[in-house]
Amino acid sequence: MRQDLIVILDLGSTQNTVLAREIRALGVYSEIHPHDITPKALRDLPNVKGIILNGGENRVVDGQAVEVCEELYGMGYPMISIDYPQSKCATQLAGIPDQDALKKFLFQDCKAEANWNMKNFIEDQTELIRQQVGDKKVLLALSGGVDSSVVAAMLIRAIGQQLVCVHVNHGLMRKNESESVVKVFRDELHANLIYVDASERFLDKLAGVADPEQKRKIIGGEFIRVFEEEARKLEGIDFLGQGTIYPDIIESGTKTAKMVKSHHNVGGLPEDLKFQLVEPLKQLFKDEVRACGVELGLPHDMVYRQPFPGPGLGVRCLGAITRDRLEAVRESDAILREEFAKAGLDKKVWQYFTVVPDFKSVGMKNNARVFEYMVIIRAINTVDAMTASVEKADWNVLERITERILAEVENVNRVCYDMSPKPPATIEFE
Ligand SMILES: Nc1ncnc2c1ncn2[C@@H]1O[C@H](COP(=O)(O)OP(=O)(O)OP(=O)(O)O)[C@@H](O)[C@H]1O
Repeated sequence: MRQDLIVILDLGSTQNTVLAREIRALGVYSEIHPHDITPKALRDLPNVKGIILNGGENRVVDGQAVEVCEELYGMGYPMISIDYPQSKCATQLAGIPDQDALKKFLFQDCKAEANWNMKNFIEDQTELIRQQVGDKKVLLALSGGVDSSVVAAMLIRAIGQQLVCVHVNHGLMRKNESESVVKVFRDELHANLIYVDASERFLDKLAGVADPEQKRKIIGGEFIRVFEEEARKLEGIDFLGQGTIYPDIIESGTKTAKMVKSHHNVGGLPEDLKFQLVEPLKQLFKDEVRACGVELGLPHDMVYRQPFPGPGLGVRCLGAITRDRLEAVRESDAILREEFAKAGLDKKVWQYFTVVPDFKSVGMKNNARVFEYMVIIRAINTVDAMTASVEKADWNVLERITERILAEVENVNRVCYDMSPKPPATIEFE
């Protein structure tokens, strides 16, 4: 293993990730583990140089304060504690230490080396994946999104043809998205990729369904069914790769923090399909996942693409999905992205997309009355997606996009710009 490791034990701090990031910013790899880690599990972690017991306001769980196992103190690792008055550490701090104190702990007490970087991370993960998987096969659902793409690239590097990727085109992909998955992974990285065109099947199931929750359920449920069918056709698969990243774990709740939302990787597979999970990114933050993707040679567009909802364009084709409106969303979205990129806005604006509502308005084309759909453009900026402000987009750029949509997208006679911040509006419409 190339990287030294500082272990943060979560004893109810709300600052675990802040601390982990500060340690990584000093060049030392740091992982967060639950307070009840066993001495054996700790010993099994590679290159542990020191331990930080990180207490805080959530230390009392169900009326009882959580403690670390006593044995940990005798294992010989340099240890400090933060906001944990019951700790038996010689150094007990209140609040996260400043940079100088942190440096002293890392480099003098723990004698850690500043050897955390993506190259070393990838080398280490490659080794760990090979150890875990041996000569067995790993199945991975590859959406083309950042997380599953980076996992795929990592697994291809580590185990090559032992990885089987399944990409499901549910018909709700953006323009050329599935094609680019095939191009990058099958043609360039020579992955073992199964491409399933299930568009018709999804669109048939969705026909006439207007309720957003129902639409999401159908898309999610159908995805699991298609993936399961493919998994059953394959033989001798023991592992399932997942693009779990650190925020997914925090959002699903740790042993001390309450659950925010269930995390949404390929869950819901039937009980008899038993896989062990391979999750090489589960300790990374999103920006680190991107850096890892770049280091692995994935195209910039794939690694830096904007967030895209799991149910795809389905939730931007409002109400009951029809093929003509879906096409209008796809084409207008492609024009918007192209023009934003030309104007350099792709690097500035956090998220931008188009939606097509399920009603028509009157217009004139070629001297005749038409009754057609409208395209709504949404472009927002946000730091944490909890609140969002509207991009004050350049008028000329908006005019150009409008002209192109009206000229190039069928069944559309009107373009609107959504001026609503979040709250009260959400980022997506459904
Ligand atoms: N069309 C698809 N084909 C194959 N796998 C998919 C598809 N859509 C989703 N998945 C799988 O489900 C996981 C969760 O999908 P979701 O859309 O919620 O994205 P995510 O967590 O942002 O991850 P990603 O960045 O990989 O898309 C993906 O990581 C991928 O493994």
